Amino acid sequence: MAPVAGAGAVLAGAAAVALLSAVFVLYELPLDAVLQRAFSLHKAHSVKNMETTLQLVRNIIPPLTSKKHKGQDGRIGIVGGCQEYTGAPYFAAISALKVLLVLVSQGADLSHVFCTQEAAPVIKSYSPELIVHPVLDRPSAVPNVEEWLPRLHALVVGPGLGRDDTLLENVKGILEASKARDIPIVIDADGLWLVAQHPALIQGYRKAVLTPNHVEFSRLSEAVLRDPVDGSDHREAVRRLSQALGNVTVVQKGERDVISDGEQVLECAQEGSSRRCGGQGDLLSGALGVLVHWALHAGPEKTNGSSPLLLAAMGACSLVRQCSRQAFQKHGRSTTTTDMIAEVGPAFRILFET
Ligand SMILES: NC(=O)C1=CN([C@@H]2O[C@H](COP(=O)(O)OP(=O)(O)OC[C@H]3O[C@@H](n4cnc5c(N)ncnc54)[C@H](OP(=O)(O)O)[C@@H]3O)[C@@H](O)[C@H]2O)[C@@H](O)CC1
Ligand SMILES: Nc1ncnc2c1ncn2[C@@H]1O[C@H](COP(=O)(O)OP(=O)(O)OP(=O)(O)O)[C@@H](O)[C@H]1O
Ligand SMILES: [Mg+2]
Repeated sequence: MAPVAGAGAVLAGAAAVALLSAVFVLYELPLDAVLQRAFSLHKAHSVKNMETTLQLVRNIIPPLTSKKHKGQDGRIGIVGGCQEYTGAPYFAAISALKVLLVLVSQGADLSHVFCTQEAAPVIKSYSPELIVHPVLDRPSAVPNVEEWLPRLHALVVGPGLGRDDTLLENVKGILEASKARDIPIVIDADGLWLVAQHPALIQGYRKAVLTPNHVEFSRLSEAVLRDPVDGSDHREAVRRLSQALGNVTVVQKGERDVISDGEQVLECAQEGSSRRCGGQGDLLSGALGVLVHWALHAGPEKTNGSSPLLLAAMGACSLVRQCSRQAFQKHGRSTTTTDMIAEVGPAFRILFET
């Protein structure tokens, strides 16, 4: 029996090592260095390996109790949605709602969309569960959104916003008002376009997370660092951008997601799928809005000295990639972002409730 048990232990060890190397790579260290960091050095402020990272992410998730009322675990606002783009703000808002619904039984009033008047009925028609405010192209847009800020726990700015100057001017005002209230802000898509034009908008705001794709990352880096991106070293490029922006957390999406707060650099290589359908990034920004709120709300005893925003980013990236994997297993090449949304609940359970 002993050799069988020994073989089992070896297999289990090999599986753990394979999993570690496949899923999270810290600083692209060789695996033995990662393991050494993970199990020997115990650096207080670094997220060490997959299991500890996922455990810390699990720690920030509020407990499920029947005593909760709706909105207690998060009410998220999405700023975006114009004549051309109605899908993106819907994807962000519904993914935030689905993540929140993992914890509460009632979904009303948890996910708000602030969009233009033309986009509002379209977005509303996708889902009766979203609260839609047709205010973004009004002269009173900033005070109209400001009225809601005391009730919102995080904002996601940019999905489907477009690049109309009047809208972008209003969004500048919304960003300033949100910062003044210390509200966490996830910035994606056209919100990143705005930040590339005016980096001072979020410079040094430690409750901001930027989620650029490949193109958006290059645009931002060139605007902020004023030199072309070094494509050979993604980790250093992301760290430099974050640092130049005053340690704003940056999540560069890609084959692996590279995440940095200007000090630490983490990578999420959770298995996803090779299917790239429009809207997956919007799903990430919506889910991240919720996780950022949870992580900041959890307090240092739950995050064990790790940056809450890095944990939130790692959690949201893992979740979206797991959704992509599960949807692809069912639908193959015909997978759409809507198929991924259906996987949010099951993927959340697999990753965070085990
Ligand atoms: N259903 C909806 O409503 C959706 C609406 N959306 C909304 O659309 C708006 C504009 O967003 P955006 O991403 O198209 O912006 P932008 O910077 O102009 O990039 C366009 C250029 O970049 C390229 N390109 C893109 N990604 C790349 C990559 N990874 N690697 C390499 N190249 C890449 C791309 O090349 P192409 O694929 O077209 O050949 C093109 O040239 C924004 O509001 C967003 O939220 C989306 O959220 C999707 C769902
Ligand atoms: N090559 C890849 N392999 C696996 N997963 C990827 C790959 N590229 C991106 N992803 C994942 O897809 C998600 C969205 O990233 P993507 O780069 O498609 O964003 P995006 O271009 O902003 O999407 P959107 O179409 O919503 O604007 C992220 O969670 C990322 O981890
Ligand atoms: Mg995008």
